[in-house]
This record gives sequence, structure tokens and C-alpha cells, in this order.
Amino acid sequence: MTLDLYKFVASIPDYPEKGIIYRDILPLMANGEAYKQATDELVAYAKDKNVDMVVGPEARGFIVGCPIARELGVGFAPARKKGKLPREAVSATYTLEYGTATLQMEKDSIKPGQRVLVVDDLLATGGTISATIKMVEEMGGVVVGCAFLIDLKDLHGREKIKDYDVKALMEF
Ligand SMILES: O=P(O)(O)OC[C@H]1O[C@H](OP(=O)(O)OP(=O)(O)O)[C@H](O)[C@@H]1O
Ligand SMILES: Nc1ncnc2[nH]cnc12
Repeated sequence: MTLDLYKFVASIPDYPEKGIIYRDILPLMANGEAYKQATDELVAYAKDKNVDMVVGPEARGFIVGCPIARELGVGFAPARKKGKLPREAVSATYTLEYGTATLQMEKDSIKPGQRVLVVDDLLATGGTISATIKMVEEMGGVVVGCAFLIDLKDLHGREKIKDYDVKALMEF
């Protein structure tokens, strides 16, 4: 039986935080059926893209990206918050709805020419995903798709990644 993921997420309260409408996705991850279905649907999106690597930003991008990489039978390279990586790293700084942040990836975590699927739980302003894409491309990776559970449409993140193939399971 398939779950209505839209209904599931819509039933999670969104609550005002730091002046924004914060959409909490963790209850979906915490529900085995919903988590499996959501990640399976993103695997289906990626299946014919000949993906070599999945990349996801810390922290919720790991939760969504890792099961997808495993199911595709490819590796996962994390984009970590600044200061966590022991080896030489590439960096990208971006603006969030609330403040600025820097992400880093290990310098050789993507090899030139590798086909990369970039994954996150949620697309808001698009800053996080754009920074992630920038690092992948700096290493010579080819971004073949961007996959999200949720696109917060009013924040127009898609405009920042309009040159890429984008899949979001739900829009709010
Ligand atoms: O499109 P944007 O405006 O960049 O926002 C989306 C990002 O914000 C959230 O992560 P957050 O930075 O809150 O970190 P977390 O996953 O560690 O909670 C979310 O998981 C996305 O990565
Ligand atoms: N509005 C929002 N809700 C949940 N996570 C977010 N990350 C960035 N913006 C967010």
C-alpha cells in the first residue's frame, strides 16, 4: 500500500520560528513506511541518470541522501558544516533564511567527470544546494539532478538552480 506523503507531511504542524514558517520533516524520517517510500521515490527519479555519486549537505541531507546512495549502489560524499573535515577541503559560503554558513567537502571526494546527484530534505532559498553544487563542480563533477522531499515554493529556491534537473516530491 502506498502512503499519501503529501497528507503525511501536511499533518505535521509547521510552526513559526525565527520569524519563518519552519517545516519540520523529522517526523517523516521517523516513520519507517514514509521514510522508505520517500527515499524510494527519489531513487526512482535517479535510476536512469547513471549516477556515480550522491552528495548531500549536513545534516538532513545525510538522512535523505545515504539511503538513496545505498539503493543506487554508489558512494555518498557529505558536504559538511565548516571545520569538521580533517583533510584539505573545498568551501562555499552561502546565505540562509537565517544568517550565513559555510559548507566544505573533502577536496578529492568527487572525481572529474563523475555524475553527481545532489540531495537534500528541503529546498528553501536554494543557498545550501547552490553552495553544494558549486563545490561539486569545482572538483569537476557533473550535476545530473537535484532531489528534494520538499520545495518551499514561496522562497523561490528553484530560480537559483534553474539550469539543473530538479525533482521535489512535495511543494508547500
Ligand atoms: O534552501 P536553503 O534556504 O539553503 O535552506 C535549506 C536547507 O536548510 C536546512 O538545513 P539547515 O541549514 O537548517 O541545517 P540542518 O540540516 O543541519 O538542520 C535544510 O535541511 C536544507 O539543507
Ligand atoms: N523554512 C524551513 N523549514 C525547515 N527547514 C528549513 N531550512 C531552511 N528553511 C527551512
